[in-house]
Amino acid sequence: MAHKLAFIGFGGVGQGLADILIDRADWLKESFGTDFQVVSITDLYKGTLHHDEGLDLTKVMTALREHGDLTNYPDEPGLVRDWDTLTTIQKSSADTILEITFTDIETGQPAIDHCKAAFEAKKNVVLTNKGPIALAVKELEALAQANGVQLSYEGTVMSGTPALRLPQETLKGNHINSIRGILNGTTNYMLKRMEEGLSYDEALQEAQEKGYAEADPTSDVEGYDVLYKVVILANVVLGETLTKDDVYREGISHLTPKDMEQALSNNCRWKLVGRIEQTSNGIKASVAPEQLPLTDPLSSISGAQNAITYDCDLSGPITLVGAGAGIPETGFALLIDLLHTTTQQ
Ligand SMILES: NC(=O)C1=CN([C@@H]2O[C@H](COP(=O)(O)OP(=O)(O)OC[C@H]3O[C@@H](n4cnc5c(N)ncnc54)[C@H](OP(=O)(O)O)[C@@H]3O)[C@@H](O)[C@H]2O)C=CC1
Ligand SMILES: N[C@@H](CC=O)C(=O)O
Repeated sequence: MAHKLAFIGFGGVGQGLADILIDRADWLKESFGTDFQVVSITDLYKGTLHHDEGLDLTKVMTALREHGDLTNYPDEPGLVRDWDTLTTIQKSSADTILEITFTDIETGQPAIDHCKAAFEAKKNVVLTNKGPIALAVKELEALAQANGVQLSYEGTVMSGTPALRLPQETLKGNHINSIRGILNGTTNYMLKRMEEGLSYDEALQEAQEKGYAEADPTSDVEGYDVLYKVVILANVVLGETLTKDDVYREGISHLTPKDMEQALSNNCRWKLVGRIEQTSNGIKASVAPEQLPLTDPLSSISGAQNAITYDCDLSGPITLVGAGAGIPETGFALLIDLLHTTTQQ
């Protein structure tokens, strides 16, 4: 069965999924019976391509490598190049829209409007963009349901590490009393590299080059990215109605390599920790750097790896460790959701 896709945003993560679809096309068809066909790609800078019969992804990636955008993709009858983002969402013959534009930490836009337009056009949405889920998940889920389509967002927390499906599906039946984790790849990578002697700016530059950081890395280093993930976990996993203003937030931008050294001399490591706790006064959530003792399992999570502990009443604490950011890892997060979307239809 063919399942048609439209990419809205074609940066690191979009290209990560494209590479997976090129490498595994036959295997995906044989194993899951689904022939993923990319019919549209639109990106602010790189341009737009649409073809009802499907684009040749290998030629797309070659055009991108050669010219940095999509202009070198060969012309053919039926190829459309002049659609803007909203037109692509509305007119594309795609079954599923992949919303992989930048995360806006104030408004969640234009991604929220992209999701709404997709649902109104009876298309599923799969996204890694945290804005719409942190700010409007309930409204979007209701709109998806009203239109008989699906919204999926596994990659919004810990990229391709299943931090949402694990508690929602496998840990079902427990009450989760608290969640604690290292939830940002960029800052965890930076803290490790600063421990190894790099300056703050050098460490940030490396994280950007590796594709971990947000388009505006202020979101990573000032803790907004973790704040959004904390809001998503509280609302989606714990069923709360937390808003971004309910979460205490502090970033790592004031930390220096000297602070790393000092912490180590006290048998501790600086980590940016997100916490959600059920208290007698309701839910309490925060994001802040903490000096964790080296005996704390979270202190050994290094680089772009992340970890999350769900403190469950029946199964006890369960910790999941895995990539928190990265191009193939987050491309894979989109694939997990696509496979769930196609098998549920
Ligand atoms: N990288 C990672 O490890 C992870 C990323 N995410 C999330 O996934 C999303 C994508 O990340 P990533 O690929 O790394 O980011 P990039 O910045 O590499 O890619 C985003 C792309 O979207 C394009 N874009 C922006 N606005 C629009 C628009 N209105 N219409 C069409 N295209 C648009 C950008 O174009 P231009 O460059 O011209 O502005 C850019 O090419 C983000 O929301 C991020 O938070 C989630 C988990 C992990
Ligand atoms: N910038 C984020 C990407 C994933 O959400 C991070 O570094 O964790």
